[in-house]
Amino acid sequence: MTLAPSVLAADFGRLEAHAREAIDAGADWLHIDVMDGHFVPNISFGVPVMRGLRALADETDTPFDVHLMIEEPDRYLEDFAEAGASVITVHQEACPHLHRTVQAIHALGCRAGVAVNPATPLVMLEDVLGDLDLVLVMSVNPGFGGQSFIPGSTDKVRRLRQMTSGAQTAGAGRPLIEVDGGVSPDNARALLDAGADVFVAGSAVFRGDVAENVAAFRRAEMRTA
Ligand SMILES: O=C(CO)[C@@H](O)[C@H](O)COP(=O)(O)O
Ligand SMILES: [Fe+2]
Repeated sequence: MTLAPSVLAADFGRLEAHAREAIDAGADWLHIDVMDGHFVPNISFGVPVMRGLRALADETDTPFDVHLMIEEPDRYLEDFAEAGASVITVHQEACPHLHRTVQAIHALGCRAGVAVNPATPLVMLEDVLGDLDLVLVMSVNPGFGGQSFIPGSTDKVRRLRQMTSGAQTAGAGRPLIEVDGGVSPDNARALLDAGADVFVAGSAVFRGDVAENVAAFRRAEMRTA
């Protein structure tokens, strides 16, 4: 299980220290939720905040996992790549020329991800799957942290895993499957069994004791099905 805490749920008044707690506790990636107030109803933050976390990411060798919930993401790909993104994920619903966008992400030297909203069927990704490094299954409607997990998402992950088992990507044998929204130690085991690889968690990591929260995910991982 790759655990990617979403810093959207961190205390912005002590963002670096709070993110460091998660990394020190064993988190693998830092998930960066960028919201523009158009594609989603909320505005979060952009490149400058990511730059503020760059020294921490470099020092701890922690990849930035950038989730762009913005319209016309192509306009900003270069900025996020320069700010240190390892993975850049765009939304299928925001990209009329998705294949071109994926190519642009790769040309910048980043891994390319595509996210699908809860109402978007997986078939929308069928023709680009072979070009993707990661598929993000949204398990809430994007725009806010702290929402409840939509139960059908586990089955969506399972169906995606079946779809991708034969797919090839440039580096690995298949794209990673990431799940995002309402993810917690309570649903992590079922998501693992369904085939998820990367677990984004905001509230479940940053609310309360961060080290204990990360440990709870690791315990869920160890549980047998
Ligand atoms: O992309 C999003 C929301 O749009 C997520 O990454 C949330 O930030 C996850 O927060 P929790 O649901 O885990 O609190
Ligand atoms: Fe996200």
